[in-house]
Amino acid sequence: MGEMGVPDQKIVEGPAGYVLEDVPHLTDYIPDLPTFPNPLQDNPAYSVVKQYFVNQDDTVPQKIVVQKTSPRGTHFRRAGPRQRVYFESEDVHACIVTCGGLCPGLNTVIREIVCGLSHMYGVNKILGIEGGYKGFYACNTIPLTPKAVNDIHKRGGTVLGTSRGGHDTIKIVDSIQDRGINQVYIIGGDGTQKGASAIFQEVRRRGLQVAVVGIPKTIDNDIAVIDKSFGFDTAVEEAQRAINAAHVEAESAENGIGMVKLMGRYSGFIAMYATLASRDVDCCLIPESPFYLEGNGGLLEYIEKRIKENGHIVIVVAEGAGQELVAESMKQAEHDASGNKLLSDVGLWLSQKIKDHFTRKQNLVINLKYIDPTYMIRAIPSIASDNVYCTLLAHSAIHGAMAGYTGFTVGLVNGRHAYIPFYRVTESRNKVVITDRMWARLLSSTNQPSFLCSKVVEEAKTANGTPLKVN
Ligand SMILES: Nc1ncnc2c1ncn2[C@@H]1O[C@H](COP(=O)(O)OP(=O)(O)OP(=O)(O)O)[C@@H](O)[C@H]1O
Ligand SMILES: O=P(O)(O)OC[C@H]1O[C@](O)(CO)[C@@H](O)[C@@H]1O
Ligand SMILES: [Mg+2]
Repeated sequence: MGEMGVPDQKIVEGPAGYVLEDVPHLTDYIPDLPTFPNPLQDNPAYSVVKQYFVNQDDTVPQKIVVQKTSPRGTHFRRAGPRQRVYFESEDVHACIVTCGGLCPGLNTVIREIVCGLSHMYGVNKILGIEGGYKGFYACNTIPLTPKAVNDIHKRGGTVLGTSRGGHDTIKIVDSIQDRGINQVYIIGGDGTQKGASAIFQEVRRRGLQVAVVGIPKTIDNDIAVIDKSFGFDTAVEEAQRAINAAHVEAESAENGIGMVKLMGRYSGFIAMYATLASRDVDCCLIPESPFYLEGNGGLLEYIEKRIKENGHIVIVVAEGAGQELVAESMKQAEHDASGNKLLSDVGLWLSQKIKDHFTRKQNLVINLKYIDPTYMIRAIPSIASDNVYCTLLAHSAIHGAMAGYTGFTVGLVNGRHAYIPFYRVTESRNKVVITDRMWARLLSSTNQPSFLCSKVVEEAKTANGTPLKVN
């Protein structure tokens, strides 16, 4: 237990309020491990780079906007290759597993872990665990080589398969131990990172020289601390096609309403960025911003006004938006195998409510087209920029494991790759802050009502005495 009651907390304090939230290292529980020179020093591609190895003391600040008198604040260990490594290449037996929902770029990360381990560190024993966590004890494994994964980044999905549920820590670590695996690369979202943390704890309890590394994945972009998750840009790009179609349909019909439902269980980032990128959207509804239908300032009034002004309206709704309203008229949601709440279809519900409203208003006949591209935006290969991002994440993960770090997630923090303790990415979830400038930009681009009374806005701005947060 760490100082403040958080498991595995490794805090290093320095002058002027400097804090390093460090990640575990194999030597924390296996002292006197031998080290070896990093094979990259003899690699023709890397050996010419000046200062290729990361300085042992390099750290990345979590907050980069500071004032003259601010304390230096929280930092994370900088990712990258170290001069000395804790594994000899021929002794490494790595495995890769993908868990949770799909996300563009999964195959790229798998490819780059395999190719990175092989080309940078000369590792050739890499196992793919099929079907998510339960694959450790209930499914097949496949040997992964650079040749076998050469083209997989051009395909959506994950060549390893994935699943929800089935996390049995003891059975998983038994399987790791029985197979002689000593580097575990786990790609998945918040649930997966919690599972990875449990695996790390058990590995450490057994005193195994096994590095456990998480690579964060979620198109919802709701993982705490990191700048952005891989696949997010791809999803936003693909969402444009659905929004364009909704706009064309709405514009071409009399009193046309185009409605698009996008993913985003608890966080509306995809809907917000897709809306901002498109500029054709008149209203964006997200889980973080409650809305109401009827009466003054309500959604139905706005739709009517917009149709009268423009002849059509385009609405983007995140799947988690308005769930409390939907729950009033539909049956209670259930849970999936991982314990995540299954949501009611807000898009269908909203379409019906809008149709009912305009049926009652006999003077306005509407044409509503509902587009649900939910799985289309995540079941595609990643775009070029995400591919590069996936490559760097995979490399950061490999360098960290080779250097003996364990129990961490890799991620981009203020544009720099860093090693983040598991608990930091699982203890909270990133959400759109509706008093931030980004949401204000969206409101000003769509001209939609904020659905909040001025008193609520004022309270949100000054909550806990903190002024309006600026992005
Ligand atoms: N608290 C937890 N402890 C251990 N394992 C967990 C925990 N929560 C989830 N898991 C396991 O992690 C895996 C993935 O979890 P989940 O289905 O919630 O997806 P995720 O990783 O959050 O990804 P996403 O929600 O972005 O699709 C599942 O196999 C699940 O059993
Ligand atoms: O249908 P599945 O595979 O459970 O995934 C749906 C969920 O996965 C996510 O894409 C990621 O958490 C959510 O936006 C969505 O609710
Ligand atoms: Mg999740």
